This record gives sequence, C-alpha cells and structure tokens, in this order.
Amino acid sequence: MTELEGYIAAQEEKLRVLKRHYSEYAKEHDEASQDVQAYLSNPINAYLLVKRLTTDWKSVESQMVKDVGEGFIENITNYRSVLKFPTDEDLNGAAVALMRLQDTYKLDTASVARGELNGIQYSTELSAGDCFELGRQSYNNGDFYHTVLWMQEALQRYEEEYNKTTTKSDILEYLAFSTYMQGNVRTALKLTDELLQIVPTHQRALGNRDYYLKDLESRDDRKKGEDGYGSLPADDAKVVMEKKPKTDDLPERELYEMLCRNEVTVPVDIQSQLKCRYTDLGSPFLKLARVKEEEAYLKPRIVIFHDIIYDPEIETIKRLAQPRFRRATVQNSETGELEVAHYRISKSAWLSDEDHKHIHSVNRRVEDLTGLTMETAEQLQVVNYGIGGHYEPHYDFARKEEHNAFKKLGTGNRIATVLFYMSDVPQGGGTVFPSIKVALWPKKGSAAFWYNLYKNGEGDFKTRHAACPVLAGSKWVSNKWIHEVGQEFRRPCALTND
Ligand SMILES: O=C(O)CCC(=O)C(=O)O
Ligand SMILES: [Fe+2]
Repeated sequence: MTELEGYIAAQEEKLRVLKRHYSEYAKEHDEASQDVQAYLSNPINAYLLVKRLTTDWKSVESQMVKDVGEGFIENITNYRSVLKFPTDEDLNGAAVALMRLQDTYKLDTASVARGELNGIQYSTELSAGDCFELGRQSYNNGDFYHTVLWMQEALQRYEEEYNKTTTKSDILEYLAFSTYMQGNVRTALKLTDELLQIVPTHQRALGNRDYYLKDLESRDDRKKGEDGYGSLPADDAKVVMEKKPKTDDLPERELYEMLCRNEVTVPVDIQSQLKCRYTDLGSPFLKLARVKEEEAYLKPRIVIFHDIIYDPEIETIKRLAQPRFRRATVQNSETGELEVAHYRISKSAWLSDEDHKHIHSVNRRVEDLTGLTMETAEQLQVVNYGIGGHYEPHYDFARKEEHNAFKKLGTGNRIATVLFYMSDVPQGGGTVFPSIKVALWPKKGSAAFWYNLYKNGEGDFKTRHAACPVLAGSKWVSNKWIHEVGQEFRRPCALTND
C-alpha cells in the first residue's frame, strides 16, 4: 500500500508539471492565433516561441518519458522476496474452498455473494467481478456446475452495478459454454445470441453458435432414429466434464455432509444408553484428579474427555507449532510416500516431549487416560484448519493392503487415537463418523478418544471419520496416535473382534 501510495503521488507530481507546461502553451497559442503576424513581430515573443520549442519542449518530453514507477516496482519486488505473496494456486485453492463450503453446507450462491453464511452476515458483498473470478476459477478446474452458478450471479450483480467491475460479454461467454457443458444446448444458444448482440464479430461465439445449432439438429435427427454424437469444438476439447455429485461415493458422501450440517444424530435407542461420569479410569494418578468422561458412542466406544487440556498448554502448543507448519500430507496407500491431497487441507506440525514441558505433560496425560504406553506413539501432531479446511472420510489405521504404511516405524498399526480440540469453531468443523452417524463438535479443552483396532488387531471400519470443512473461524486440533507395540499387557489381545 505504501509503495502504491508513493507511486500515485509521484505520478501526480509528474502530471502536475506537465499540466503546467500545457497551460502555458495553450495560453500563448490562444494569444498567437489571434494574429500570428503581430505576435511574431514582437522580438520577445519570437524569442519565447523558439525557447518553448527547444529547451522547454525537451523538458516536457523528458517528463513524458520519465518512468516514475521504476523505484516503486523495485521496492515491491524486494518485499516479495521477504513477504510471501499468495500465488495463482492460492487463489484457486481459496475459490475451491468456497465451493466446498457452498456444497457441504448447502449455501445458496446469492447469500454467499451477499457475504452471508447460514444466515449470519460476515463480510462485505462480492462484486460482479468477484463472482466472475469465482466462476472463472471453477471453469479452469473443469467444474461447470459451479461456473454456471457463479456466472449467473455475476450477471445479476453486473446489471445492478453502477461502477461496472466486469463486462457482460465476458460473463456471457463463460456462462454460455458452461451451460452447454451442463447439457443445456438451447440456453447456451440463447446466451450466445445475447453475446453476439453485444459483440457481433465475436469469433469464438460465432463458432460456438454454429456448433450448438449443429448439435441441436443432430439431436433432432437422433430422435428420428438416426445416429451421431456431437463433439466439442477443438479449442475446448481438453475440458472434461465433471458430473456432480459423484455417484460411487454418494451414500457416505451424503451422510458425511448431513452430519456436518448437524442434520443427523445418533439413533435414540443408542443415545439413551450413553453415560457421562467423573472417573479415575483406573489410573492411580487420576484418583485425585478425576476426569469428566462422556460417551459419544458404544460400539466402537468413542468418549469425550472434557476440560482435559489447559489453556496455557494450548498456547504453548500453538506457539511452538506455528513456525513449523507445513501443508498437511497423507500417505499414498500404494507407495507409502507422503503427499499433499485435495481431500486433506490443513497445516500441520509435529511436537515432541523434548520441545516443552507442556508437551511432556500432555503426552503423560494421554498415557494416564488411555492406560496405553507412549513409548511407541507418534509425536503430537498439531493441525490447523483455515476456512474451508477439511479432511474427508478416512481411517486412522492402515489397511491390510497398505503394506508400506507404518512399516518403517516398526511399532505396528495405530491402535488408538486421541484428538484434542484446541479451539472452539463458530461454524462447521465437526469430526463426524458417517457409518455410525456420530458428530463431535470442537470445544476448546476437550478431547476425543477411540480405539481404531479391535482386540484381535483387525481394523474397526466403523471408526471411519472426517473433519468437516470449517465454515467460519479457525480450527485447531492435536492428534496423538498410539501404536500397537508395547500394549500387549495394557490391552491384551483377543482371538476375535468382540
Ligand atoms: O480434525 C478433526 O476433527 C479430525 C482429524 C483427523 O481425523 C485426522 O487428522 O486424522
Ligand atoms: Fe483421522
């Protein structure tokens, strides 16, 4: 901002000098043109005219070519090497996050454009240009469903805008083609005609119009029993249509999203069996400091410990994690390699006992709560989800077919998970278990605990869970993943699941 302000001031100064020169020229020109002969017969005028067209004019020219931006651009470039500016990829990520929120929480486009999320007014409105950019990002991702929604919104806002922030022809071009890709040829044709009324020579629109007309004809022919499918125009052929929603994961997906919207709850007959209690969990250490334990489900047993991690500890964890944050990764089930994935969007870092006495206390507490050894546990994983951050349904344990998972560690599979909530989340951000219809809502200071494996070592598929997208606020959690090795006497194994 400082550089831009400085640049504007320098540019204004340049224009001020040029304007002063101009008005001098204009004044003299007016006077001279009344009677050129008389004007030039005055030797002083003659001298001044020559001067104005030589040294003075050189100064005007040099002012005109002077690049006042150079120094400011240089400063901005220097800043960029120190401050990390967002990239085009970040812009795309932010747009995708908005679409994810829109889908998961069933937000209608007009409300989002008004800056309203689930009835709560958060931000300023989006301009037609802002909506257009969201549409354009969706288009570049091959997501024509959202392109149509956002281009329609852009169009509506464009009509109402006094200071136009985009052009109608640009909106129409994207809207028409995406409408076609969504399978609506007639509307695409209508929109293209509208575009051609504004820009009659628009080459792509003319080409698309012919194409849509042929497509319509061939559809009519097909109806008459003839064959032939249209193909895409060459320059658009690379865009592959993504159908929404994907059908293969529909049931779980649907449940997951419904749980995130708090539309599903645990069946009443199960709910009625759930208890909460103060307990020492059989730990001598907790005898004098019993914990608040609340059951969230029985098979598998999922419990919440309330007020189990303290604010000073949370502050330490956040402070230590922040500089170490990297984009969260997931393990490729075939290669065992860690990689970034669209289905897990967050930042994460690992903290160990040695990092701070608070980390040691937290780990010790996990041991007391669970009765399991921390000898083979992973370090504490700190995770921060921003707006739209999420983790789609997954298991914490490795499946049999994942041969490379956890092998290097030599500590067996992830027997149990303790998930600490280190922030409240104003909207969204639940931890949900689709197959048992459980939703846990983050509450600063509490923790969830469950076994991922049965006593016979088999994975419990009902523990499949997800972190819902954060709709408002920032979500902080810590994972403590406990492993099998060393638990032989603490959680003796059994021959069967139950
Ligand atoms: O953040 C959550 O609510 C769940 C996180 C989770 O499942 C994981 O990190 O494995
Ligand atoms: Fe998980």
